[in-house]
Amino acid sequence: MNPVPPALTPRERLVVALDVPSAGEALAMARRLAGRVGMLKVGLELFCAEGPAFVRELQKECPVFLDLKLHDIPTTVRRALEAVLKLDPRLVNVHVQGGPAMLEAAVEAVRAHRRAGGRTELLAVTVLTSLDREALAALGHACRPGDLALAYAKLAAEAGCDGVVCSAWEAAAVREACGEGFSRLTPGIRPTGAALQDQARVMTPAQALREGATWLVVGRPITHAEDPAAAAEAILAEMEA
Ligand SMILES: O=C(O)c1cc(=O)[nH]c(=O)n1[C@@H]1O[C@H](COP(=O)(O)O)[C@@H](O)[C@H]1O
Repeated sequence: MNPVPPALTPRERLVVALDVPSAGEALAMARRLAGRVGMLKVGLELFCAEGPAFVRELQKECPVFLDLKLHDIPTTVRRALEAVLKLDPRLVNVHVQGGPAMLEAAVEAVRAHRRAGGRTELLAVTVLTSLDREALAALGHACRPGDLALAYAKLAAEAGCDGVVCSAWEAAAVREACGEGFSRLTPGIRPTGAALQDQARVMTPAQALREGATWLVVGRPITHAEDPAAAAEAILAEMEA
């Protein structure tokens, strides 16, 4: 079982999703949020547009979660990870749906990187927070999202991942089943009254912390706000309360 990590401050727990199309916009947002967030998330949109050199630039501002959600055969995932681990991001992720052998290949790549002095942790995406029970049924899963997410979290823990991406609704059950040292990164965070947009399984920042989320991922409620720094401060205040 993973060791229990040191307690994080609310600021260290706040991860902002930089879902913007260009390096210029991302760096401007990073600078507006400086000192208010623990990590910045680079997803597919930004990484495909700007690539590794941009990630290095952003890492001068803040630790980076490289959210590429890899999902392929084991060798392809291992080799893709070996390529992006050269950036030594704080976090990377793969989809549990790639299966146990793919998860194990990803774990091998990340552990080899850490033996060489890297610090990256590997998270496995369980059930996307945009999916509800109806969407899962359409995909052939006749179960509640929370049950599937928990089963996937157990698979990820068995394979040796460092934690999972899940909705805050599942954080407590994952902690209970996989231990405190197995991290829970929870997107789908919405301050009270905020629009759900394309998210289905959402929680407020305060609720998510109470449920045992390690990190909270917040995108549009901060990046689309008129004053992103003030929106981040309001979320931090809610987390502190
Ligand atoms: O892996 C992720 O980060 C992720 C997993 C998931 O299940 N749901 C989810 O929303 N995300 C990401 O978290 C961010 C949420 O953004 P907002 O909905 O704007 O707060 C987006 O960048 C998503 O790609």
